Amino acid sequence: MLGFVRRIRPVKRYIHMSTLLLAKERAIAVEAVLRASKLCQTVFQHLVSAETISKKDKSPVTVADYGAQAVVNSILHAAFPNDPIVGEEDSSELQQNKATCDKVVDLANSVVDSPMSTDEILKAIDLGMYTGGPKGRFWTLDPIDGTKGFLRGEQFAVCLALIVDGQVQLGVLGCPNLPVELSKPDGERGCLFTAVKGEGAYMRTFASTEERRIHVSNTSNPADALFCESVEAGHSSQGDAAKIASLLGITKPSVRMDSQCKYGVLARGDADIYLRLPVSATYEEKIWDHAGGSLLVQEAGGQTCDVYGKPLDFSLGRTLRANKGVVATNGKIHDQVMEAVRKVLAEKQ
Ligand SMILES: Nc1ncnc2c1ncn2[C@@H]1O[C@H](COP(=O)(O)O)[C@@H](O)[C@H]1OP(=O)(O)O
Ligand SMILES: [Mg+2]
Ligand SMILES: [Mg+2]
Ligand SMILES: [Mg+2]
Repeated sequence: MLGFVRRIRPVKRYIHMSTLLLAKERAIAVEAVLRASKLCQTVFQHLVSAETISKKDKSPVTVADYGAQAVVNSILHAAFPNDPIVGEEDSSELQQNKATCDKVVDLANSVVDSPMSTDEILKAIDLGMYTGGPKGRFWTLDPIDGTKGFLRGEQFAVCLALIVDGQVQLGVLGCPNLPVELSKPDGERGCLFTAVKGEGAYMRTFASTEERRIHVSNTSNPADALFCESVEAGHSSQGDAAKIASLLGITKPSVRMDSQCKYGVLARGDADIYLRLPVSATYEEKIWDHAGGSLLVQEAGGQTCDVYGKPLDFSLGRTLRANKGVVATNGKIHDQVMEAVRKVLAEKQ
């Protein structure tokens, strides 16, 4: 029994009034994601420098990854002590590096109500070692999704989802650098997306607790569609995406963005298609990279599946091992997009 988490005071609730299902889970998840997002912003302001980026030094993001996982896991565990967590990180490497560990402890303690010891923080991180699977309920966490975007000062997300009997029931994405209006990149930033299965998708800014319901776009002619893709060529085959765009008659250049922020942008109607096309035969997508985002798009009226049209299967452990890649659309052009995906993949056989 981890006694330390009892010392964390109950968190403030920000519940959308119409939410009946999973109201406590939603409120706790939102609070945990906001606190972890704050930690990431602090790390960026204090630890990321031009030198870090030029030397490709990943240590700031490492500190933020561990710190954010400690914060989210400890808040979840205090509220739901019986819920297991599938988290991306574990503490084994951190335990070998005292200097990094000390930074993680200071950072995590700067955003929780009651300070935790080093040992408590390491234990909180390792609450994330659950294997997942088909039965019961568990959380899945990506403390920083889009580590490269984080280091560039661009897009990253803190991603948390609740899975019950293999189905994603709740997703919360904190996107600290995402412009509230994509067309105003110099305007307000910081968006929090929330979806509960069957209850729609919502967005609020970091600065306000007011939520608004969001919907995917109405684009019904595939030629008018706007693609949203990874920045990293190694995460999705950009050559195949270009061929699919050409088959669909799309001429607009893609919006390139790191992390699950892409799902948020699609869910609020700023883009029409998000493709993650396999680059290797062996890579298995991780459940924490897609659970919250895929529910968000579905609840906003869109559709998600893998490149073969199979539903994403979150019941098989830590990865989506029965799936290859991801296709997410506004729904209205899903069939045409899937036809183009099939053609392009068939040409490669
Ligand atoms: N080889 C890979 N193929 C696909 N995704 C990957 C690969 N390596 C890491 N990722 C994960 O892809 C996500 C971001 O990719 P993108 O920005 O292209 O959508 C992150 O979850 C990243 O991990 P991480 O969470 O550690 O950043
Ligand atoms: Mg990730
Ligand atoms: Mg990550
Ligand atoms: Mg990672």
